[in-house]
Amino acid sequence: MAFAKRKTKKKSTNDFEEEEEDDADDQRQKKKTKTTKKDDDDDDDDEKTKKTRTKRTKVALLKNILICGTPGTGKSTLAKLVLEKVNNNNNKRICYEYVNVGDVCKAKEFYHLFDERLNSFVIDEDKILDHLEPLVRRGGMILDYHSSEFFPERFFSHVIVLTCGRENTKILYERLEKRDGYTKEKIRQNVECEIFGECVEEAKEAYTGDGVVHVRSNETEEEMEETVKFIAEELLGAKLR
Ligand SMILES: Nc1ncnc2c1ncn2[C@@H]1O[C@H](COP(=O)(O)OP(=O)(O)OP(=O)(O)O)[C@@H](O)[C@H]1O
Repeated sequence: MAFAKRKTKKKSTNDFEEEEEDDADDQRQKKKTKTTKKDDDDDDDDEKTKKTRTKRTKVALLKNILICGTPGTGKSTLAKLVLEKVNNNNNKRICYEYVNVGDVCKAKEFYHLFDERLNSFVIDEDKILDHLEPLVRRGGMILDYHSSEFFPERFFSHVIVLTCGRENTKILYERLEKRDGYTKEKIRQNVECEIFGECVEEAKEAYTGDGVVHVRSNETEEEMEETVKFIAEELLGAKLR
C-alpha cells in the first residue's frame, strides 16, 4: 500500500466551522444582493434561483464520512450497504453519494507513477483533493479509501476505520488471495499493515477531534450489519425502515 505523506493541506475542525460561517455570510450577502436586484429581475428566474439555493442549503447539511482501512477489510462492501440504507427514503434532499477514491484516481489518471515495489499507483493528491473539494462542500459524501491522512481534517465529520483480524490474519489473507493482481508479496504487505494497525494509528493521528474516529471490526456478516446500522443511524441520523 502506498501511504503518501501530506500535512500541509490539513485544516482543523475550527477552520471548517469558520468556512461554514463564511459560506453562511456569502449566502446572506447573495440574498441581500438578490433583494436589491429583485425589481429588475424576471420573476421566474428569481423563483428558480431561490429554489436552487434552498436545495443546496439543505443538501449541505448532510455529513461527509470517510471509510478507510487496509485493502480487503470490506470498505466498499460496507459503503454500498450504508448508501442503500441512508438513501432509502422519500426525501429527495437526503441523497448521499459514494466515491471510491482509488477508482476515481485510476479513471481520471490522478496518479504520478506505478510503484513496482508496492505494486500500486502513487496518486496525485493535489488533483484528487481539487476534484473532491466541491463534492465535500456540497455534503452527503461517503468516501472510500485505504488511507486517511492526506485529506484535510475539515472534510469529514466521521472517519470509520475497518479492521479485519489483527490477531487472526487468516480472514484478510483469504480475502486478498482471491484477488487478481495480488501477489504473495502484496498480500504480505497488506496483512502486515493490518497486524501493526497502521490505518488505525494513521487515522487517530490525523483526526484529533473527540468521537471522530470509529474503529470497527469487520470479520463477519453480523459485524458488518451492526456497522451499517451504526453509521446510518448514529452517525448520519437516518431513520431506517
Ligand atoms: N463482514 C464481512 N464478512 C464477510 N465477507 C466480507 C465482509 N466484508 C467484506 N467481505 C468480503 O471481503 C472482500 C473484500 O471486500 P471489499 O472489496 O469491500 O474490501 P475493500 O476494503 O473495499 O478493498 P479495497 O480497499 O481493495 O477496495 C469481498 O469479497 C467482500 O465480499
